[in-house]
Amino acid sequence: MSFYSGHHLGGTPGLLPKPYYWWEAGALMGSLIDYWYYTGDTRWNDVAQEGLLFQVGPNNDYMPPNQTMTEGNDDQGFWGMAVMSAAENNFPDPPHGKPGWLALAQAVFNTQAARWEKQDCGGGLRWQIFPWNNGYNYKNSISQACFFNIAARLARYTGNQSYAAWAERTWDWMVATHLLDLKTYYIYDGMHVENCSNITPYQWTYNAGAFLMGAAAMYNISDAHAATWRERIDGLLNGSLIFFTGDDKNIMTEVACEPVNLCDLDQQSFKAYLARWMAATTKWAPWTYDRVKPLLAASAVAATSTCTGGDNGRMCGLKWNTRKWDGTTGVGQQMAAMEAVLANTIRHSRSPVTDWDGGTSVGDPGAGGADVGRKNRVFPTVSAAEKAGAHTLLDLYSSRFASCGTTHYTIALGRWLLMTNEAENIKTILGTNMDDWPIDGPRLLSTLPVLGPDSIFTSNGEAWHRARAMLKPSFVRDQVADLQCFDRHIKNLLAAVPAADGVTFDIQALLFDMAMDSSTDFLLGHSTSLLTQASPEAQQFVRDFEYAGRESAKKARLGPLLYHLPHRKLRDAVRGLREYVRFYLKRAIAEKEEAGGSNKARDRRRNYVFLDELLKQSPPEDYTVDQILSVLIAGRDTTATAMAAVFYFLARDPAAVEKLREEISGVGVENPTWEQLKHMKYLNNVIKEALRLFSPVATNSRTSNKETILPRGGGKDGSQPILIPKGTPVRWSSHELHRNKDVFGPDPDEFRPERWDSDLRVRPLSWEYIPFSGGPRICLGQQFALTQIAYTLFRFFKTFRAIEARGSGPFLLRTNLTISFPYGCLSTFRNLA
Ligand code: HEM
Repeated sequence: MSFYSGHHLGGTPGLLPKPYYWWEAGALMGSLIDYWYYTGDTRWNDVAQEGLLFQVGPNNDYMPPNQTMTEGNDDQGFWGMAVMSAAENNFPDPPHGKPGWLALAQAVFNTQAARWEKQDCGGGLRWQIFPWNNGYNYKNSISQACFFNIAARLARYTGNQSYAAWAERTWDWMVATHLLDLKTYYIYDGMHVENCSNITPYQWTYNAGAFLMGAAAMYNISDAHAATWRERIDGLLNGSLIFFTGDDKNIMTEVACEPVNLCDLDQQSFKAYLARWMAATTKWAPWTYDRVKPLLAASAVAATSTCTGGDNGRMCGLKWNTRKWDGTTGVGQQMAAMEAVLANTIRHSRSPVTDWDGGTSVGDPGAGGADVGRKNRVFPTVSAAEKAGAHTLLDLYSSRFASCGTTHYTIALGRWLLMTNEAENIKTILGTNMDDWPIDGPRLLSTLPVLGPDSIFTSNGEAWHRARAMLKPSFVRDQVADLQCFDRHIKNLLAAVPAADGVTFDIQALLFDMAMDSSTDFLLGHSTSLLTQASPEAQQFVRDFEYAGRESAKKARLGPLLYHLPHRKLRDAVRGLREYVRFYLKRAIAEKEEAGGSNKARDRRRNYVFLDELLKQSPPEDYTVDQILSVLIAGRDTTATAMAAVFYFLARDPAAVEKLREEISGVGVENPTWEQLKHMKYLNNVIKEALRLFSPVATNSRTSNKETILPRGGGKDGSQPILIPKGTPVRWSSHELHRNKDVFGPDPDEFRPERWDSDLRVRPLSWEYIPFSGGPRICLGQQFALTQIAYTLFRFFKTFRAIEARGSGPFLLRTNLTISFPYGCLSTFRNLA
């Protein structure tokens, strides 16, 4: 429970901290119920009850609005199975006025039964609930397994035959599709609806476990079909032996990922459920006890022999076969070891109850309410506290600039900080006297843990010159103008936008995925494919990337003193990130060697790969990893938020969309060239204007390395030069700079792309408009980003007629290294026809 913070001040009940997904918290609540059931110890009951009730959502069916952007049937199913256990074991009932455990399980069942869908693959549940989510076109066994498990147990608890009929239907469909192979009783991962016979062949412990327990419930209530279900239970037990390895083939193992060290965070917990459900099976199918118990006993002994790790020397590992701690820790490892041990005492535990046999849980056969059959999204409402927190930093800067002048001192993290908004000062810092103003302070601290001191993003002086000289040739125009790489990912993006006219979805989330897919493709020659089917390693990489970014930013805010406190999880995430990049680096080196030192082998398949280009200079391995990660950090979130900003403003300005579409149709092609994009005046004005109002790098800083002078901020009215002591951090805000009325006219807060045509007072705008910074350290990826944004817009408005804003929230920004919309960018598109 040291991983769980939902019961602490400021935590959210029923949520595990990121990067754990919501479903695993539901599985953890199930483990807390098991802990009480087996041991009688009530110490975690309140925590479990609070978590289970906090996450029910407005319709009491485990579809809380803040999870529905990613919620799958299996995610909802895990919460459903946890409350089913609560009902069966008479876990203390919820207080008066709250739904009963049984009613909650019925709500999950009702919403899922309404999603059974015959048109594709003849039935079954899709993995994802909502059409805009990745995985909506996938039908996976765990979604069916959860549904089957809940239906069978509801049939047993309530005696209602219609639940049993759904369980039968699910079983038959699994067999008909060969996801469940009746010869071996192996259960395979799933299939895409475009080709229902092309099965993804991975096998997971939790599929076997969920079907096994469901089949035992069916056996328990069957008279006429008892023999059939008994045969199925025996078959499933035989099939599940594949998960027991070691000399005596009796140690539970996640065979698809454990031996190759590729179990992601989700998969690290799966063994918990096989142990849990194998034990439960013995209550309803008692003859299985003699087969199950030796497996559970051997696995528990092996599991506990790994529990010597972590800071307290008691954390359990993942690979039980090693019989010693394998260096990994996590919620999954802890749950799995605990369930394996507890399961051994099943014989001494009570039998699950039913409605007529001691069960006290209150049901509601019609539960699920308005969510039954719903496929569109209910969006989170933004609370007053969240509103207050989200925009404060930039607002604070604005009000300080208004009240204290355009250059003023303030205190941040206990240190004096000079804030400036003067273009002349920014020019001096980034341009004229750049050598006096290295990157240091929070700007450096927020990237140092990930990139180390030698990357282009963290180095200064000679080291920076070396890194820039190495990277610059890879950004020459020919490469940037190659639109093939973007095109692949924009097609995936267009396919991921909900096909039905007018469905609300979060375009920002898709743009972040696309930016990661295209950046990794361009840099490594291998895309993360988040918009299509990301591999477990790619998913882990992205989780590590986001975790490392978030935690480094937090660390930087602690200030230099606390900065050096050890942070093991961050260190692990950084190691994961670097290993991922290193893998592709080694592959590129090997391919180059195979091709006799040239890049020809790869060049035939792809137009351009950044990594291949870098290798021409034969740089050291670690150094190359530093630079690749720098470019990824510099380019991914910035480009994604810039695109989200463009869509944000267009969704509120139909006239601009109309004008843009006119210009696009004037070009007369489907796939424009780089030159064609560059000549589209209005399109480029739209992008410039969005970057003005919503600069992804909204603020930035440098620190003086000697006593020096800035041209503005001194004297009575601040218009004179000012002496700057050595070691003074200076921060500027492009967010504020870009709203200067003297430069941008009297309406600086308005989105008005036309302003770039005629009525700007100052030209050129070199230091008044700096979304890509300026001077020798100006953004290296500027052309790359602008081209990608322009191409995306072009292709979007070739496909869609209009975009409309959804969600009534105010304009909120979250400020980190880059800024973003904390509540997404909710939109709906209108098709052309
Ligand atoms: C709209 C998108 C983007 C914006 C607004 C943006 C903005 C910026 C800014 C403000 C800086 C200066 C940071 C500092 O000096 O502290 C910067 C640096 C940098 N950017 Fe970008 N960027 C974008 C996209 C990209 C892309 C797509 C790439 C690469 C693929 C990239 C690569 C870099 C690199 C390598 C640097 C460091 C340059 C140096 O220190 O010499 N950027 N960017």
